[in-house]
Amino acid sequence: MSNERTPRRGVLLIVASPSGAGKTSLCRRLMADHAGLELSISMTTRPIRPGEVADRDYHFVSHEEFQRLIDEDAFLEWADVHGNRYGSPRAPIDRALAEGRDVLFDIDWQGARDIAEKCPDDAVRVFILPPSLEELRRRLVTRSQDDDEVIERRIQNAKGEIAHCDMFDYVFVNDDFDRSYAELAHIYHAERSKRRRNLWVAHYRDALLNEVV
Ligand SMILES: Nc1ncnc2c1ncn2[C@@H]1O[C@H](COP(=O)(O)OP(=O)(O)OP(=O)(O)O)[C@@H](O)[C@H]1O
Ligand SMILES: Nc1nc2c(ncn2[C@@H]2O[C@H](COP(=O)(O)O)[C@@H](O)[C@H]2O)c(=O)[nH]1
Repeated sequence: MSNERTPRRGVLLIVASPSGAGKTSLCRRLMADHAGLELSISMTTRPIRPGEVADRDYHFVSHEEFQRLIDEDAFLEWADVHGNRYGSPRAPIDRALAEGRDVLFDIDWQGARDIAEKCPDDAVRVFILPPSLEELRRRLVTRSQDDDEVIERRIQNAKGEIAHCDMFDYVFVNDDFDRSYAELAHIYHAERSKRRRNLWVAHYRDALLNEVV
């Protein structure tokens, strides 16, 4: 019997939350633990933060460049979030899907909605809730990457984002980080194992059924 486990359809794993709930931290750990998982690096018009690396954390572009990319239909989805524009470039995602690879998205609820509409068989939507809005504020302040006005705007927007959690496939509270990470990893592993993603199963089954014993 062959040990071949291809072809397969990749998972588009979308992780969304209000700003500060911890999705980027959880996504980074998932990436570190899963060599085959590819991060969708978004384009944004937001200014780069201290500690961020261009083309690793985001592709930072001007408003004009972002608009040009919209006009060229270069995004699978894009949205206005907290006063800036963010979008998921289409080409790397198409490439990954064609090769049966999995892609991770750290995006907002609008992007999750749009990708699920366009790729209903591939998208898996996970929403992360904060333990409380007070804790959300504490995390944003402790992160020390945004000024007070930006933090306030993000906290004010949090309720509007939390209100959309019903459209997600999985929802959990990021209270204890390790427990939350285990939950996210379990979701990813279970989704990877779904039979409809593993197109090789039919060939494998036939080989077993034809095996002479
Ligand atoms: N379970 C947790 N307990 C305490 N602190 C946490 C937990 N998870 C994440 N954090 C911290 O909270 C801060 C915000 O986390 P992170 O940047 O991952 O949030 P985010 O949801 O990605 O925010 P944004 O949408 O603005 O990118 C970080 O300083 C991170 O280390
Ligand atoms: N719809 C999209 N949302 C995105 C994308 N990339 C990031 N985001 C979300 O924006 C906010 C703010 O991010 P920050 O890095 O400025 O703190 C957060 O919710 C991100 O997940 C995208 O391509 N599309």
